[in-house]
Amino acid sequence: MGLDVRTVMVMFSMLAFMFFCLFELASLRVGSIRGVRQWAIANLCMSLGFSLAYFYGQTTPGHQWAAVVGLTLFAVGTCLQLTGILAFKKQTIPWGILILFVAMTICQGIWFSVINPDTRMRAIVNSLLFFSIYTVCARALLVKIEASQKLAYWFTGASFAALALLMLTRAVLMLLSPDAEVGLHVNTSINTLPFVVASLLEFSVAFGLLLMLNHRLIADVYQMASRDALTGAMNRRRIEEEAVRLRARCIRTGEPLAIMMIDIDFFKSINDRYGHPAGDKVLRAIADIAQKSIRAEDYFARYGGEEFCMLLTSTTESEALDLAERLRLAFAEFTLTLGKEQLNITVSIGVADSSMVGLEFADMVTAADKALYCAKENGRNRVITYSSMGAGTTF
Ligand SMILES: Nc1nc2c(ncn2[C@@H]2O[C@H](COP(=O)(O)OP(=O)(O)OP(=O)(O)O)[C@@H](O)[C@H]2O)c(=O)[nH]1
Repeated sequence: MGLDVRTVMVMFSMLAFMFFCLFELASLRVGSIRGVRQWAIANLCMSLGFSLAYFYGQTTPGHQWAAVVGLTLFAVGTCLQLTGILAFKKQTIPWGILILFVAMTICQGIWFSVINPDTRMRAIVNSLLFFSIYTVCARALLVKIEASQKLAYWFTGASFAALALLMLTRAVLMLLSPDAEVGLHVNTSINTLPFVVASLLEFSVAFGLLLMLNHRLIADVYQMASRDALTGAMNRRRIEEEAVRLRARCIRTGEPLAIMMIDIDFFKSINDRYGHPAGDKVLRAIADIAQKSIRAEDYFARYGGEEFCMLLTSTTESEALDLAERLRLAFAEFTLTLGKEQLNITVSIGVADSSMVGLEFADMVTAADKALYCAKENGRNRVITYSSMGAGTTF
């Protein structure tokens, strides 16, 4: 290969340093996302590792130590990438394995570079050590991943898997060609090509980690934009989006869709008597009970103020009425402790389904709201269905 390896090393060192700066700057603005700082320091270690590899093989005294320290920096950098990935995924870090890996890298580096110099054996053992750590990194990225960020995880995981495969191939090739001259600066395919490809894959990993960060931030922003901060339930915007999707599904399958509007009774007086924080506590408790009562395929949202909305898939009005009654009783039986006082809450619920009002979300809300208003008018703490309001009800 006609490449000047030392020039390539200087370029890679500078590139890794730029990634260090990039991750360092990103870490300042990522809030509670963990792991980014580790990725920054990992790139700094690699940048220094590339710089030291530059000196290896030169006539300067002690150049063999450059290989030991350079390699150790690469090992530490890779471990930091892994700890960053695990912290990013909120998983526990296997410190024992990482310490063992770095210790083995240092020991074999000293043995094959300083005490008993054997470039070929060093290259084989290094390749096998890095094969194992890259495999652990790939595994950490390819299992138990968040669906919304799959692509970024796969990209980074595939880069690590390619690195592992490259290291294994390199070790096997070197074992099979005992006569080949081995050395970081020996300009033959068996030496230069794996080095250049591995370095490029390292940058592919860095791009992948940035992509993961980007996807996580987008997912967090989407989560914030679609959830109610107080109760954690979906917000109105999100349930309106889901309703459009459900409408298309129901048109396709012919399944009914039911809606429930739930409103806390005399909520203003709870706020007035116990204060807003107590009112917030009531809202959270109501949302909690409701969330636990629905199926995974149903949708529950805080529609506004003290009003909640439920969309129940493949459910008729009479089936929704059963659930609404169960919910009403659950709320009535629930007691909230506020200091020394016990507070009982009741709700009024309006129920409707698509068979009478169609699948337009706005029309379904209007119908359920009318039933809810009727429940309030009739004394509260009750469920009224839209169909029970009589044929005279205009829609
Ligand atoms: N604590 C708290 N109160 C809220 C929040 N959003 C709206 N509210 C209050 O909810 C109350 C709604 O009162 P009303 O619409 O008069 O309803 P109500 O007192 O429940 O009366 P009925 O619905 O007729 O039984 C108002 O006092 C709002 O200030 C919130 O996020 N937290």
